[in-house]
Amino acid sequence: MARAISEPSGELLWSLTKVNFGYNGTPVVCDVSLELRRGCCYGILGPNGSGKTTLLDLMGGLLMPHSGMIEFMGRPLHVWPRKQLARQLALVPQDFMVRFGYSVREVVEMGLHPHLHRFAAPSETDQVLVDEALEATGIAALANRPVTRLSGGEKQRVAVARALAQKPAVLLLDEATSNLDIHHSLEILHLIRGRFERQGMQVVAVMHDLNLASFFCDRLIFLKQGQVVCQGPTEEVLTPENIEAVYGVEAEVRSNAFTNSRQVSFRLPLNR
Ligand SMILES: Nc1ncnc2c1ncn2[C@@H]1O[C@H](COP(=O)(O)OP(=O)(O)OP(=O)(O)O)[C@@H](O)[C@H]1O
Repeated sequence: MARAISEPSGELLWSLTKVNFGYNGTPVVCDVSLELRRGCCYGILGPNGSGKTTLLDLMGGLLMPHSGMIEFMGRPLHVWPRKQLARQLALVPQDFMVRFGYSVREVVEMGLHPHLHRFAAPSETDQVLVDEALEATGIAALANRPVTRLSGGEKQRVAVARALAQKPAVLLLDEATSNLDIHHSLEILHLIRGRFERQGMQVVAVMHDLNLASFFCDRLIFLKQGQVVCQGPTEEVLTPENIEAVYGVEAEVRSNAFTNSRQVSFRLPLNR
């Protein structure tokens, strides 16, 4: 996969300054300061419970920091009108839940809402966009099926299709391929990376799989216990030392024979 610029010099998308957040008095995101710029696919990685989803939800405006400041595209996030923000940002959540029996097509059409006037029906152009999103994510054949009766992996592709139909300037992915087999994972990541490279859609992805992250992301941000442990270009940050410090596993890093991206092997430390 082609690498974009590894040193970010593009326009500032997010600026986080000393951001703190917690649930019920327990700190979860601690003093996080970050800058994310246009021109790089970002990966947020770290152990379970390290605060990745919480950080992504803060960046998406779903949660408000208890202290600190988040600016998105030069404006404090909390002053963005919801609909305007939804025209810029789409989120593929970790748990995609639709309780009612909407069809797959209806759910993907929901991605159009931020762009439609109140009570307006989708235009023909909108319908083409929905068709394209269904096709691109490989779920066109499921279009009329109730979304409640899909497998976990199929639902995850519906969530990606809905986000793409939203035509976002920035896509936030929260473990968006966690239920997908390797073939579908690669297809979805190629699709999204293609939108990034060809259409300039910016991407921030929470990921668990270091090897997929290595192949997909230009820059990585490692979190541990709510704090940024290290961040930088993927090739520089994905080292055995950092992986051990973050996850407590022994790692060996080589080069992937096909993609030339970093390839990590792991084991539990022998002296446990
Ligand atoms: N709504 C909530 N109420 C209370 N605690 C929460 C809530 N959501 C998350 N937490 C706690 O906050 C911490 C961070 O959760 P978060 O989901 O951000 O972590 P994560 O890094 O995304 O984890 P994972 O890799 O397991 O998805 C965890 O200890 C979790 O139990």
